[in-house]
Amino acid sequence: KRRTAEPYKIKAVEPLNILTREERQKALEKSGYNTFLLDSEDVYIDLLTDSGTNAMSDQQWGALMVGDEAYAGSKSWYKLEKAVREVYGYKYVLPTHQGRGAENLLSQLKVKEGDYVPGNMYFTTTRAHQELNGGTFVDVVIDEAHDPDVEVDFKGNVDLNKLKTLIAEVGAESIPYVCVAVTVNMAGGQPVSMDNLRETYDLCQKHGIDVMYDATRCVENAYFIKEREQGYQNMPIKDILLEMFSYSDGCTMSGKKDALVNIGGFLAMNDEELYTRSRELVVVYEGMPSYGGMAGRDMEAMAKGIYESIDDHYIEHRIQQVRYLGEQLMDAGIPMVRPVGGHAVYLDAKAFLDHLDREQYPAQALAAALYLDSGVRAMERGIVSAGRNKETGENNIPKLEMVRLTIPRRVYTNNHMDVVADSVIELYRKRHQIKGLKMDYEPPTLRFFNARFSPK
Ligand SMILES: Cc1ncc(COP(=O)(O)O)c(/C=N/[C@@H](Cc2ccccc2)C(=O)O)c1O
Repeated sequence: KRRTAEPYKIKAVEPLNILTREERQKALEKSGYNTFLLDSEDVYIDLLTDSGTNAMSDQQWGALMVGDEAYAGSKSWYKLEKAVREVYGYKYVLPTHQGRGAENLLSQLKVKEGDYVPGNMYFTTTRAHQELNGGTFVDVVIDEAHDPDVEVDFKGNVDLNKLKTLIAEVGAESIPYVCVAVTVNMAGGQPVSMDNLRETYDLCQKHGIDVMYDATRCVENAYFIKEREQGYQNMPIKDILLEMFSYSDGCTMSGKKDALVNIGGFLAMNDEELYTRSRELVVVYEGMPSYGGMAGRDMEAMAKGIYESIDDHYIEHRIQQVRYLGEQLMDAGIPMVRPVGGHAVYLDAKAFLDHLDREQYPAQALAAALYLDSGVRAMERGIVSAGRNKETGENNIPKLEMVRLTIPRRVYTNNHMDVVADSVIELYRKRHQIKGLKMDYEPPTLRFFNARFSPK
């Protein structure tokens, strides 16, 4: 099979800074062993997140110059609205500054005290907004999603029996919507199959319950359907995407991922009444319905990014690059979530550091060790990110204790992936020298962003 390369060439570069090990040790102590608190200039290869860190194209950079900064009725807004309608298929669109801007609006509009919001595994900001409005998140993802070693094609699927049981227990009137994430970030960037999307939608329609997608990485999800689901191999990504969205009533979207921009998002829906109410609320939190927390130039860039994201060559390379890193680690016997996800490789920190217990924060310790070893920044996706149960105050103990190596889109080459792989493999060889951590400062909400640790 002939080898392929990136479907783009480089026009501008950002020189990278490589600190010595001693300098990295100092940076680590200054950041309280929390990779979120490291300074970008102290990071060599930044795999913290694929959110807002993606490279824009020359078309997007060029579009900045024609951003219409009118306060109302911006031309740039109409371009963005058109792009969302064409690519996602929804009737109505509200711009927001990023995904959680849309989550805030949706939760305020649809979640009331005592409601239950089922979803295929939790996501931190999504659940936070549901809880802030008095809702309780209920996990309805298939059991396999919680097991790193189980290789399932569509690990993000909704378990319809869990959903039926919840509907029977609490009643459809207590379920404002089902949140279906495509893909499922906290399961390891795992996709949902078209069949499952269709079945979930049919079930919810029977009970008059809305299905709202978290569409943040929906194009990656479409690629997995093309690759793994019968009957989609020859379908262009844009058509798979439209069919996916036909099994939903609306979505929240963080443009900072699959829409290839550094800031931006939207809330979309087909229901006119919800649209009217969201237009009234958007002005309280995001600004006019024609800019929603973005400058005109941001909307120009996102409109272009949405069209670029559905290019079949682009998305194939994107998924293959993540897999390129994942397969090197798999071949080296590194414990990780399988199959490799769409946007990241997730190390199984519990298995990697099997000499540590959960209260020593294995994923946090491994992310810190990785930075110290090679200047690669990763993200803790384990007990620290899971936070505390809102009733009991006890630590949520998720089955998955992961370090996420998140690959930004169109930024790094496969040589960078090789450097990351070598560092992880070396760390695995010396894994029993990695010490656990204790938490010295715990913020009240979304603690992982600002918590501080020190070696235990
Ligand atoms: C599936 C899904 N749904 C919504 C959002 C919110 O979108 P936004 O408000 O950031 O635009 C995100 C953001 N995910 C980022 C950034 C992040 C956010 C919270 C904790 C850690 C990291 C990440 O996974 O790195 C997401 O992944």
